[in-house]
Amino acid sequence: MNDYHSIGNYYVDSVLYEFIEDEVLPSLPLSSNEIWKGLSEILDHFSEKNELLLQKRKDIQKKIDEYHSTPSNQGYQEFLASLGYLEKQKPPFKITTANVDPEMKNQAGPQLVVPLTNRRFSLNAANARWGSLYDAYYGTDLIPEAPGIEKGDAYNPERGKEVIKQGRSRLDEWFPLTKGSHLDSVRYAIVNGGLCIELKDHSREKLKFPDSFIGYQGDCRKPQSILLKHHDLHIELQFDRNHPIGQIDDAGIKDIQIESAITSIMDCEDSVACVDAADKTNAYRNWLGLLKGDLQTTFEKEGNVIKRSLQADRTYRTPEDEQITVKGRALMLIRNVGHLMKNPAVLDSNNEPCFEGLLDGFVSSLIGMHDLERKINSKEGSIYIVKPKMHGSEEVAFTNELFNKIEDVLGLPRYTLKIGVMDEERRTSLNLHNCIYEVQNRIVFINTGFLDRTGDEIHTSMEKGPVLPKGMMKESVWLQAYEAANVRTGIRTGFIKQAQIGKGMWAKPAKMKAMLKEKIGHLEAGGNTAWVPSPTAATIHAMHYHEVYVPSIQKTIDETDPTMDMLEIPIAAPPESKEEIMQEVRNNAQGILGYVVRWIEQGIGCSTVPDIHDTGLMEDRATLRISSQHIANWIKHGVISSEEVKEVLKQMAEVVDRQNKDDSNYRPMAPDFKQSIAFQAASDLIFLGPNQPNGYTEPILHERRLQFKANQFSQTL
Ligand SMILES: CC(=O)SCCNC(=O)CCNC(=O)[C@H](O)C(C)(C)COP(=O)(O)OP(=O)(O)OC[C@H]1O[C@@H](n2cnc3c(N)ncnc32)[C@H](O)[C@@H]1OP(=O)(O)O
Ligand SMILES: O=CC(=O)O
Ligand SMILES: [Mg+2]
Repeated sequence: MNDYHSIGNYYVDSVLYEFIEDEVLPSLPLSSNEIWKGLSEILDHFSEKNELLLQKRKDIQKKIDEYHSTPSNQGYQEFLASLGYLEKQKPPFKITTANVDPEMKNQAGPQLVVPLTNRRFSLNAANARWGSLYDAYYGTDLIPEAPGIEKGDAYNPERGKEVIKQGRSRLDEWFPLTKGSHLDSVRYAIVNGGLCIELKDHSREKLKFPDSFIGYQGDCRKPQSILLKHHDLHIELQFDRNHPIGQIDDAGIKDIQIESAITSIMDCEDSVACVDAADKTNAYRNWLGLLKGDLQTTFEKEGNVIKRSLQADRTYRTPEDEQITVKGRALMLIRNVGHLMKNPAVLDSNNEPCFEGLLDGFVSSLIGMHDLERKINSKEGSIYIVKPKMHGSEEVAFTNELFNKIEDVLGLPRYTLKIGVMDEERRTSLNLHNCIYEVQNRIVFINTGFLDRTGDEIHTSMEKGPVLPKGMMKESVWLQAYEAANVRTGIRTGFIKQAQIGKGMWAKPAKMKAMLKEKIGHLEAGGNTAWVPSPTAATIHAMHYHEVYVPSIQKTIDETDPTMDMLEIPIAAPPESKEEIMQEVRNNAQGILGYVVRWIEQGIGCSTVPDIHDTGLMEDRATLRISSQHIANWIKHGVISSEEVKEVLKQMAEVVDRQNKDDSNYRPMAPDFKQSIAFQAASDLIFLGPNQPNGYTEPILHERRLQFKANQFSQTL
């Protein structure tokens, strides 16, 4: 049994309590008494309303289930309006959020997401503001591994030449010369305050757009680096003729670094497994270290010991001989959990876990105060919180009230806390205008979390009929309408150059060539940011923002409102071939098991799991929601029987066991499936799927992970 500290009507686990007392509070202008009283007041004030909002979700779902399963004369739209599911639209308005950093307003660019519990990755994500274009080309499938240009075990100079060619070609696109090409450059120097590029034929050229050159480091005749700017994003040419790459480059360029992850979301939600105070404290401690700037970690990689800490800002001399500083780290946001979750890190007077979203809001902000004085993360003095999984404007208004109260308790000026609203539940998408209205003074982004949104689409209309195979969802009418409506609502409410209109995650972390080809579509559709799963993906996605200038695109977006097209429910007759059905179910089952086993038994909240075509897919709780709801839906409508699914689960568990055979921490699920808590969790997610609140996976995952941890603990006694 954990130790708890009593605060008002609540009990805070001592692990969390001591962390806040010993690590967070010193150096803040708040007393212990003030903050615990404040937390207690927040829980008193908001818990009951939180419960009521969840009850409303249930009531609505029940009525929707009844509507679909019993004949009704009422039109669907009219029915949804009568439920309050479709809200009456508020009058036109524009957002007025103040003190927003340029990364959120002006710089269109990639947004990296990272599980905050993973210190090594989180540091990497903060540092991913700058990425090596050369590494991105060298280390991924952007350049095919044709004979002679394989990656190999050691640096392959032939592949290196290909990388240099690609890098210099990008320079030609973004920074054309008055004459000739960067492909032929042999020297870069600063002459009379301008950039001079000497070519192989000894001619000396300038940039066609000289203002793109904004700074340099070192000697102007032989600079160490040159800073350029295009489409509001920086690029740094780094020179070193003694470096293995600089040696094979005619101009001595050792790397081209480009601004990559402009913003990073430190995730406490779907990519983590935080079921108790120890887990929550781990995440919060990393958030503290990131904002104080002293987070570090040491790890071993390929036989080397690596120490990782946060990158410093970069300073240059301008052509006018002044000094400029460019940020070395991504602007960091923190994603809290939604309104559903509870966590035993804090208990109420009945020993019941408290609402985790309330705790997250409070602790994220308390820790966020460490940046307000120093202004390292946010120069504008804002704390950025991403709020997921809200259903409709009443829930957004609830978050706004919560943020008001947190600001009051912590003595922060009104609207210090900024909100990023995940548009990822159907009731929010349909009423996005009203949702934004409720937070018009603090909103900094809307983002189409299409993964959760797809899960909600399936669950909401569970009773209606069998849904499309997963792979066909992308083309379905509702999804296209959802993406288009999100952008249009953002533009209509004044987001251009004021806030982010974000697009969703690229979920195939190794398929960078495909990403380079496809993800530009997010910009063409009007998004000024989009999610990437890794720093390398951020660097590659950043290239899109040089190709397309998003603010110009946004101005050309038409004013149609496709919102009502979202009501087209994605059901269809199931595939005729039994084999196609089995393939779909096997694929989903493999993803579920491969993800869940690591979640339950190792506490890993985000994994790459191969699909049945052996493509590694990023799996998190949102993709799990889709896969589990999908199979549940097909069972419900007789596309496949429960018995068949049970068999598939057993077969796929053996496949997943084989895939993990080299992991020394792995415990096989087969052949004794009953002993595997992970296997039981995966089964529950499917067979109890129709009754899970809005199809969420968290309740089952949390219960089973706590069970697994308790078993581990009792075995150590
Ligand atoms: C629906 C939604 O909510 S989407 C949002 C939630 N999803 C996410 O947050 C995705 C985050 N991404 C990840 O967790 C990982 O990239 C995974 C699980 C997809 C792949 O992880 P791995 O298989 O370990 O990646 P891989 O071996 O290719 O690369 C590891 C390296 O990349 C880095 N890396 C990978 N992902 C990230 C990331 N998101 N942020 C920072 N660094 C990262 C690691 O630090 C590591 O580098 P290092 O050895 O120098 O430390
Ligand atoms: O949070 C993102 C999503 O797609 O869901
Ligand atoms: Mg989501």
